[in-house]
Amino acid sequence: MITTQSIADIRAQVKAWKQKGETVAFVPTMGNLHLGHITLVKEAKTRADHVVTSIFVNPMQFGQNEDLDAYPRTLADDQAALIEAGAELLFTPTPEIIYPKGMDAQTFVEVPGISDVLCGASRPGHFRGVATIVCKLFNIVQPDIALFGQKDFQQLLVIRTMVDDLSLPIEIVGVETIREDSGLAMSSRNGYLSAEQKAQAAQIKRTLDKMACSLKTAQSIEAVIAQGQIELEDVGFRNDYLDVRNANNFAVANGEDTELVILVAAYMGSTRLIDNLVVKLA
Ligand SMILES: Nc1ncnc2c1ncn2[C@@H]1O[C@H](COP(=O)(O)OP(=O)(O)OP(=O)(O)O)[C@@H](O)[C@H]1O
Ligand SMILES: CC(C)(CO)[C@@H](O)C(=O)[O-]
Ligand code: BAL
Repeated sequence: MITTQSIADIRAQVKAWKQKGETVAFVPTMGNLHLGHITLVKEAKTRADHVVTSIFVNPMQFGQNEDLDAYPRTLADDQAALIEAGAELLFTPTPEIIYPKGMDAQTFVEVPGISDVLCGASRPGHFRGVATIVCKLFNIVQPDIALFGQKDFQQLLVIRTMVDDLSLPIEIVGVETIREDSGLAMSSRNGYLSAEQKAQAAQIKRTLDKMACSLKTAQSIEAVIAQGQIELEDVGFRNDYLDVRNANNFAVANGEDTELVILVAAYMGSTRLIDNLVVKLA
């Protein structure tokens, strides 16, 4: 696997593949790779001739009081895992390479509406940062397809909307959430948790499953959310949001919807975790 910080290197390699009529899949990440990321890479390999990945802890998507500096950086381990998974090209730019004029002077991409609710409301500017870096990475790599985890459900929707709105010729593939045996969604931020906190955090999936059952037995959405909040608080979570939305258009769910998604963000200590579960009624 070639690791490079150079935009020109990435373009030259991808161009060479495309000239031979070969296809390229792209998996962007922030590194500190776990089985969730590796599953994306392996899925990418089944869908294209070559897999390109990136590791970039994108400062534009972090708020001022968030964990940009503390975010785990484990390049050597990540490279070994990517080689094992079959990636051929890894892009590891610096912020200076991506934002040479500085972030304030940088053109940005903003997806209106869905960028402002839930994670977007709690993390102002977050989805502008995500859409901008993903758009830039798409223009650098020029993949045929790109894969993202459904764990970041709202992010996936923001990216699908951006690709649609800007007519980008890239197929977006969502990959199911990979979980620990306990049900806890794998996340780089789980590394901030103590063993005890990790055990408590497994409550998220139990609560999502229970809420899904309650929604299927036609209990009111408000009552189901209120009960879920209590369960999470009981194990020590401070809730950021717990909401039920239409899984397709992200509108606040109503009694008519048949495809719902339960979305949660909650703090265990100072660590903010997110998760979600799609629920099909009828
Ligand atoms: N458990 C998982 N299952 C499937 N995909 C995942 C999982 N965790 C992350 N991904 C996906 O991997 C890609 C890169 O995500 P990222 O590097 O932010 O990892 P992360 O573990 O979600 O980190 P964080 O702790 O910052 O949320 C995204 O498309 C994300 O949705
Ligand atoms: C898509 C992404 C790599 C953009 O920085 C990031 O938000 C992530 O890792 O989910
Ligand atoms: N996986 C989401 C990236 C972030 O939290 O910034």
